[in-house]
Amino acid sequence: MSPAAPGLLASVTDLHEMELARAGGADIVDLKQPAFGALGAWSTQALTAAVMLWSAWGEQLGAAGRPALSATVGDQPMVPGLIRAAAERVAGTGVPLVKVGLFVSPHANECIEALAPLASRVRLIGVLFADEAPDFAVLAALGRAGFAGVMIDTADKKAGSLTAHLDPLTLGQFVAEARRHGLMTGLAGSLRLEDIPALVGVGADYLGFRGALCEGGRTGTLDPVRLGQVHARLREPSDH
Ligand SMILES: O=C[C@H](O)COP(=O)(O)O
Repeated sequence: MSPAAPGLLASVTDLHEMELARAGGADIVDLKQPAFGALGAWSTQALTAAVMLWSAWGEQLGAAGRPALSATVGDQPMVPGLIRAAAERVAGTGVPLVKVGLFVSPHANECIEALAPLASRVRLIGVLFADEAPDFAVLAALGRAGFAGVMIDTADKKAGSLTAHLDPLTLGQFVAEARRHGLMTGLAGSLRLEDIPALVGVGADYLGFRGALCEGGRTGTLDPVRLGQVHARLREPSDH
């Protein structure tokens, strides 16, 4: 893989898909229930079981040989107490990377501040939504609050892929600005195989997928063949 190639984040709905994602070379296995929304969450019990499986991978493969593990907290309203409680629930299961949706709202900064105390216990990833015309000024607030990273995804999965909302130049500005604030970066949002070459050149750390990996769309089942195609396309040499 060229040093510039982004890692692969694969969203999964159960322990079986977790195993498929690991076997298929995902760099981040992302626990998400797409049927419950853009950032639909797993139950506490299922998250606990996933953390046990991830720990077992660590024993078999060593910490460096297993993928990272993230989980989403659900599509929460931008209310500081609610968003904090949702993130606490997921962090309490031992998932090391917690993805929190930051919908466009006058209360976004208060929500980010409410999450700051968790940043010493868990690696927080803020998720912005391309189809809501996000303000990248929020990146400075994420950096100040100790977030580990930021992703751009799409909220409305029927409204086209990420590239229908933001062009590669704008995404490049997002990546550069996020890095300036010490944030790891990811891009997602109904990405298809054909979106990959242009996005590889943007320079994000990860590209995230669900729908493109599945038989029957994002609420269907993870298909190892589709996963293999995405994995291979990410690693194709790029002329960027
Ligand atoms: O975090 C990545 C997402 O799960 C992407 O899902 P999607 O490809 O169905 O938009």
